Amino acid sequence: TSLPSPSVTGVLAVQKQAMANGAPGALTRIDSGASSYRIAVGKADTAADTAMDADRRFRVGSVSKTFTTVVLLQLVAEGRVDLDAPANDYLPKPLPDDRITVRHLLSHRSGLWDYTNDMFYHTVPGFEAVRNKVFTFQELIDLSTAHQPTNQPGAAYSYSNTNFVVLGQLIEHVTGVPMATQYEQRIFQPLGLKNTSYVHPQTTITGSYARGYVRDDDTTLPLVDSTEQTVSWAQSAGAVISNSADLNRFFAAIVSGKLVPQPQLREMMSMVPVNADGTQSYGLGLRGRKLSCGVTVYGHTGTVQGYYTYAFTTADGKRSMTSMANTSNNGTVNTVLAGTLEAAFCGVDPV
Ligand SMILES: CC1(C)S[C@@H]2[C@H](NC(=O)CCCC[C@H](NC(=O)C[NH3+])C(=O)[O-])C(=O)N2[C@H]1C(=O)[O-]
Repeated sequence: TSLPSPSVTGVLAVQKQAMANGAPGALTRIDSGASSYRIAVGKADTAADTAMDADRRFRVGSVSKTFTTVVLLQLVAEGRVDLDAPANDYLPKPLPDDRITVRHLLSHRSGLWDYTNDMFYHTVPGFEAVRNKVFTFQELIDLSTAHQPTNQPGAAYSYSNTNFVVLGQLIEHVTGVPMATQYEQRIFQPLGLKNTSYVHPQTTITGSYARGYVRDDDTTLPLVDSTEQTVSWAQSAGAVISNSADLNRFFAAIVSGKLVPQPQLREMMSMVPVNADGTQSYGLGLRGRKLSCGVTVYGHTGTVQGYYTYAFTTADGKRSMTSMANTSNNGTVNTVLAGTLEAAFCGVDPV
């Protein structure tokens, strides 16, 4: 089925509305067949008064979870991990419940408490307390298992960063190879993602990048520049740096079978509804969103201090879109930015 042409005016209107609600800037890149559209507004660096452009790198937050999923599913295809085995078969220290399987972790059905609920209860103090900290995977897992589970394994969908921290530990324990090397050798190099990196625990972003600005819980206070941080509180759940062109190529490659063999891709794209009207779903490290024009797109969202991201592609990978606004702790901006999906894939001006 052919899609309507993307609405560039719609993207622009959404990005301007994001700025009107507090984002210093925003960018969107749409790749559709041989056509590429790059739309940017506002500032990449407010102190230096530098204009945003759509090629700049940024922290992708939980879009990192899909990178971790690709590595894991390649290990499944290689026969080194069984999706339905207990995660404890592959971990250096057992989780409290042997019934938690690898699949439960990938689909946010393990019940493991999300330690960021406590860590970032107060947004800026919580961030400043961990901005330069380096955690081990185990330290983060221990923060989680100090709490009761949210549900019995498999009984419910309950999004938790802990799941993808456990998966990072699992991958390193099974292979003896660090996540940074796994991402580089299994994804970044094969796809030629020249603007994508995993530099944890380094705090700086190299090359051309957008600075990120987290909003204080007291919204009358100035934005806080949150660009430099280790993201060690997230690692395999959120520490990848990329840009819009690379994310578009990454998600198109996934659904086109270039990164994960068909049997595992089918598992990854087996979506379970996660909201009341079924317009949002989750598979394995992958979100599905059904749009107003009936198209379902596949990808992931990201929220990390200073950056909101949407990165999605069509089931056939023929059209991909990544949008980013360089602020966070601002639910209105996050909701407004989702309008880029409607503009990019349904050709509507949602404003
Ligand atoms: C499920 C989400 C939204 S949260 C999860 C992950 N991001 C985090 O866990 C960071 C949470 C703190 C971010 C911080 N907020 C606060 O501190 C609030 N007190 C801010 O906005 O800068 C990510 O990314 N995922 C998003 C996803 O997958 O879309």
